[in-house]
Amino acid sequence: MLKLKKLVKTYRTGDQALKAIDLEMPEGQVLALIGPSGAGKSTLIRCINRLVEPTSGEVWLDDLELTHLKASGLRRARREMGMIFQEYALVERLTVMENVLSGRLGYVGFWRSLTRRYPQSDVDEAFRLLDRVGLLAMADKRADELSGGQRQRVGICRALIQNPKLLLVDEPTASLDPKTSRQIMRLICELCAERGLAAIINIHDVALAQMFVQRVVGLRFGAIEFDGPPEALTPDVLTTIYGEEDWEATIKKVDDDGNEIEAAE
Ligand SMILES: Nc1ncnc2c1ncn2[C@@H]1O[C@H](COP(=O)(O)OP(=O)(O)OP(=O)(O)O)[C@@H](O)[C@H]1O
Repeated sequence: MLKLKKLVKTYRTGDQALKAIDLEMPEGQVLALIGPSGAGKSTLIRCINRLVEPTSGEVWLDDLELTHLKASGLRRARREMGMIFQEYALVERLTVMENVLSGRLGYVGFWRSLTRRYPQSDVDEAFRLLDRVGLLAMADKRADELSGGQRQRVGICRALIQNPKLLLVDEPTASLDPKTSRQIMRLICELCAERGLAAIINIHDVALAQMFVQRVVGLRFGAIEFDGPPEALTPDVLTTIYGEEDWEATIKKVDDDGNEIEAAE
């Protein structure tokens, strides 16, 4: 479904953020991208939908290669890739409903997008999604009246209303408390499972990644150091990715109330 071939990003500063990344993901797989600060996680996610232009290499979404698409082709391809951001990227003065519907902007025509008039089918779908994430009663609230967790739920609905094949998720829980973080990760993973949707989730919290995803990719200095199931993330592997630390504490698992329930080997 997604295939990266020898993907390289060298910024103008000379920073080589990605060094020939090869990665393949099947449909419906949820993958966590971990690694130390500066490893290239955000760059990798952003090179896929070309918010950052790759220096070389290929990005295949099914049978479409994205790196050479011109503006209109790229706009069409981006409909297939929903993005969820750390800081939510909502329009503060708009309502929850308007923010969700803005996920349809890639589909409606230019004039419609200016007046923000959406087809009834989009409005119906927005209500369904808000109901699914527990925000139906908040549809008319302004985005700036919401808590962080509620904002992220709006961000999730906005990404899903695009009806994407792939979710690109950039540190979705970095601004949230631990309990809300787990709820948001669980919600994202449940929604992916319900919809057969693939996702790449850039996440700092290793324990959280281990709890919810099927596959973990560890980046270090712009290269893949680890690619495997969460249970294979041993302290030794974590040391390879992050350097020396006491990993036993980090990979302890906790439940929704913050109680430790199981320690990884
Ligand atoms: N716009 C930019 N211009 C120049 N260098 C950049 C730019 N963005 C990122 N970099 C560099 O590219 C490398 C990878 O950065 P990136 O933000 O992708 O890492 P990351 O793993 O997402 O880090 P973090 O977890 O701290 O967000 C770093 O060395 C960073 O300094």
